[in-house]
Amino acid sequence: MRVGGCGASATGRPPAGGSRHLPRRRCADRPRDVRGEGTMDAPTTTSGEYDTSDGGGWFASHPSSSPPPRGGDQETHAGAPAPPHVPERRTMPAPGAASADAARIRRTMAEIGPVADKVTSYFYALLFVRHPELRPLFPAAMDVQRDRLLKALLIAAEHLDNTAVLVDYLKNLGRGHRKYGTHAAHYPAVGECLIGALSQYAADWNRETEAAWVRAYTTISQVMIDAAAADELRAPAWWQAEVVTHDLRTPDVAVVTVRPDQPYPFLAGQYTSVETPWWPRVWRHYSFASAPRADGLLTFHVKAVTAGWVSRALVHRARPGDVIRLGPPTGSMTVDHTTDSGMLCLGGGTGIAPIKALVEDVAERGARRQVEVFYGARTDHDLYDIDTLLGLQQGNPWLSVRAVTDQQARLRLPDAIRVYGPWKEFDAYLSGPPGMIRSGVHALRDIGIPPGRIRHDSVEELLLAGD
Ligand SMILES: NC(=O)C1=CN([C@@H]2O[C@H](COP(=O)(O)OP(=O)(O)OC[C@H]3O[C@@H](n4cnc5c(N)ncnc54)[C@H](OP(=O)(O)O)[C@@H]3O)[C@@H](O)[C@H]2O)C=CC1
Repeated sequence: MRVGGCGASATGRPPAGGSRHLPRRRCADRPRDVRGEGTMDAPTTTSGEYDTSDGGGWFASHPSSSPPPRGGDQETHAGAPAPPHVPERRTMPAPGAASADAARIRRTMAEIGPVADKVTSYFYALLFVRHPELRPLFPAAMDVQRDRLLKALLIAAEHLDNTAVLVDYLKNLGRGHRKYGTHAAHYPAVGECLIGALSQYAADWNRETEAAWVRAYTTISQVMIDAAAADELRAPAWWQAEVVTHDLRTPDVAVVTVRPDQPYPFLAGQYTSVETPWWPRVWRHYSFASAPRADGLLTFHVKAVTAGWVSRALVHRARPGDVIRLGPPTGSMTVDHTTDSGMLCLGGGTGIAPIKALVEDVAERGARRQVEVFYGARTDHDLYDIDTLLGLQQGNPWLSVRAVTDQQARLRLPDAIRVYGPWKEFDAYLSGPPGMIRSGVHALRDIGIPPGRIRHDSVEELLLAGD
């Protein structure tokens, strides 16, 4: 069980055909990529929902088939609270009990909020002192990792009473943890240390609170363990993939194509996690930039972010022949082929990657639907994939691509859609920086698209999951 990671334009010319550059204003206060890597890192969801990701596992229990290792691992170290007893297996608590537990857990989360950094540091200290054998599962530098625990906790606490959302989230966490080398036997250690850390910092920690956490921990971790076990029967924990082409489109954006060592099934619009040989155990999320291809190759768009480890390595260091690792595909920003509603797609920066995959997907089905793409970037030079999109547009009359780049004008990407439309009957897809998604959702709702028809990488996850 990974807490955090283990236990939690280059054209400069106007677009052709029906395309059009829209004016827009530069804005100095762009929110920074909260994930620190400029990568897509979010589950995809309809507007307002959480979805799943491998933002970090935390609750731990053990498989029903093997008892938790307690023995020597239970030893209390200096300053560390005695580990709580984690029951062997639990079924879901009765609804009333679940609500009471949820209230207690939310109270704990509120109490530790102001000292979240301390709680996480204490948690990892406990974990690595009590269970040094787990240290190799985590990256050498724990900076990003540290944040993931509390973030994952917040997501789960938020949805404690919403079984369907929580179970989906946890199943995906469980599956996603396989690539870290997480085993069912790791979960109890993590759970004990988590509760140890919470009890140290929560203002109002008592037997009931601890019991509530243990119950939640046991139940939730079981979902993760079971999901991982089921996944083991049908998919590898990770894929090796060799870089076959590396195309530097701008000084900091590369289009990287890889060949997985075995078939890699996924859907257009999904994303995966990537680990490079230069930063072991540090995983970052990227969307597939193409629909599934007959030759099995996968393509990613990577922007090197200042101080980004993985993104910089992928852009500036990776070359054909290098081998990276891929986690399982995830995300649900996929095309609903049961309808022929029009699709309104907003892609900002490298967020255009999954949008391009969606367009290809529609094209492969022999589209009977209108697809309208708005591609936003800071400057013309940042529209690194406009040629591909315009090429698609040329061969497909149902597709319209508009670039939004004029730095002098007053419109930003989400505002640009207001100039066109009407969009009421369209399904909307957004992909790009969190701020763009937020203002995009706002604009789309404003023009009458119901939340259930707006899909995007969850902003909450962008903010919470971190990678
Ligand atoms: N690589 C991948 O596979 C994927 C990446 N992503 C995410 O996409 C993002 C791409 O970053 P990058 O290429 O640097 O993009 P940029 O920061 O250059 O922004 C791209 C576009 O989005 C607009 N935008 C940014 N913030 C806002 C906002 N708050 N409101 C309205 N418009 C906004 C920009 O307008 P302006 O210049 O006016 O700010 C610009 O038009 C990253 O956050 C990445 O995580 C998402 C999915 C997949």
